This record gives sequence, C-alpha cells and structure tokens, in this order.
Amino acid sequence: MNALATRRFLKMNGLGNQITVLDLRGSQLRVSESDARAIAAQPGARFDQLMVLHDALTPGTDAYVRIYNTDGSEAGACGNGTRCVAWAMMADPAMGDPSRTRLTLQTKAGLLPAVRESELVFTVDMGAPRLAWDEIPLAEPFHDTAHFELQIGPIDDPILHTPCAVNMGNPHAVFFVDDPYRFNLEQIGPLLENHPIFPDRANIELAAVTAPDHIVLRVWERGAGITQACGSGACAALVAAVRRELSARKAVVSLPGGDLTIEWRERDGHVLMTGPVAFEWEGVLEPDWFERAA
Ligand SMILES: N[C@H](CCC[C@H](N)C(=O)O)C(=O)O
Repeated sequence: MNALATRRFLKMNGLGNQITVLDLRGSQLRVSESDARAIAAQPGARFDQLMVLHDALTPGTDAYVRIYNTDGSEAGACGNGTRCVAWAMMADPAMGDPSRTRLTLQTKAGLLPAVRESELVFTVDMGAPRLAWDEIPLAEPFHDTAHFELQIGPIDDPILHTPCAVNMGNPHAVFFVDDPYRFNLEQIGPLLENHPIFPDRANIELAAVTAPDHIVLRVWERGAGITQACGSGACAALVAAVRRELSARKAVVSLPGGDLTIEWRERDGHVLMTGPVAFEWEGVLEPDWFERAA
C-alpha cells in the first residue's frame, strides 16, 4: 500500500485556484510525481497545485513546502497556495494554531512570510522579482527582459508578441493586450508554455492595464493549464506593468476567480500579495487511487 494512503488532506481554493493541502510534517514521507498525478486525477482531491508541508529546514521558518502542479511537476512558488497553507496552519481544527497571525514558509525558491489580515484574508511577501534573463530563465540572452523577442502567429501580423519576463520564484511571460478575453488561451497557452525559448517552460499571462491601479489578467499555468487565478502571475503582471511604465506600483489585479491586491514595495523591492482563501472540505487519500495510477 502506498505510504501516503489514509493521510488527511484539505481541499481549498484561492480565488478559484484549486489547492489541496497535505501535511506530512513529522514523517519522512515524500510525494513523487506519479503520486501527485494520482491525487490530481481524483475529483475529491483535484488540484491546480498540491501544497505538501514538510518539517521546517531552517530556524525561523514554520514549514518547508513542496508545490506540485497537476502534471506532477514541481513549482518554486505559489501565491494562492501559500495563503491556503497559512490559513491551514492557523485555523484548521486539526493542524492549526489559532494563536498565530504570521508565519514563514520555505520553498525551493525561498522564503514566503504570510500575515493574517482577517479571518479569510492573508498577505504574502512574495519576495523580490528576479529580472535578469538567466534567472527567468530564457534560452537566449536578452538585454531587456521587459521587452524580449517572442511572437506567435503570422510574422507581419502576430497574435501575441514582445512579452515581459519576470521570475517570482517561478518563470512568467507577460503579454500586454487590449482584452485578455479576446484570445483563445486554451490553444495559445500550450504553444507558449512549451516554446523553446523557455528551457524550464513558463507560466503565460495575458494582461490588460485598464487604469494605473487596475489590471485585468488571465493565466495559462505551466503544468496546470488555465486556472481561475494565479497569485505569482498577478505579481508578475504588476511588476511587468511597472517596468513598462503602464501602471502604479500598487494595483488591483482582476482574475477570472476574483481580485488580488498587489504592491511592488519601493523600500525593498518586495512584492506583496493580498487576497482571500476558501476552505471546501477535508478527506483522506484512498489506497486505491495510487494502485490504479501505478
Ligand atoms: N497558481 C500559483 C502558481 C503556480 C505556478 C506553477 N504553475 C508553476 O510555476 O509551474 C500561484 O498562485 O502563484
């Protein structure tokens, strides 16, 4: 029997970004890529991102978190998932400590401090964006990642072109358009996600700046496809808009699932993301889920 079987999980969402939280602290258990895919295949546990808690590795942090996409691949950051984990570690009856209002998670991309603003609203310090081409990462050097060369569609009348590259602990390519809802993201997304310019693939954003403090955004996520919201994608879109001098350093980003407030703080260059979480249900990982997938 798979060692993960019978472990409890929480099904949550952050603005409709489907998040499953699995607490493996106090054990040596690890989730493999095929385990993640087996869990994702279950309607009751289905996720865009699976957030797996492990014992903290570094003093001053509260947990080490591994983040899996639907396809089993690992991501370095997940804004919506971080808010969900923060809620679980503070408010869940079984694993939460209600006396806490802040904590710091560690992922393979760095530290993610989170603060509870109200019962269901959290702010995460997503850190400073990395804006050099070799940190994004892109296959070719570009001297300006705010305007790097990539286009799809006819050469002289491209459908999309000249995105801005931002690494928020995971790679994003932001295209500015008039109306993100005018595009067939289902079709374009996989072409861009897997474009050879992105050796690690990329999350793809279609963004419209409708006012200096408002961005409309749709996201095609690496390893997960279209999602209702993407926290790191919202951060990437705001950073890209500021670099293009299209928006202020603080804006509301409207995603299909709802709004996030994003601020690229002047003082230290960190990006702060504020938004809600929702708890849906809890369950246990059933043994036969893994047998069928094996
Ligand atoms: N939905 C997440 C991001 C997942 C990114 C993942 N798709 C990748 O980088 O592979 C968020 O709220 O930030």
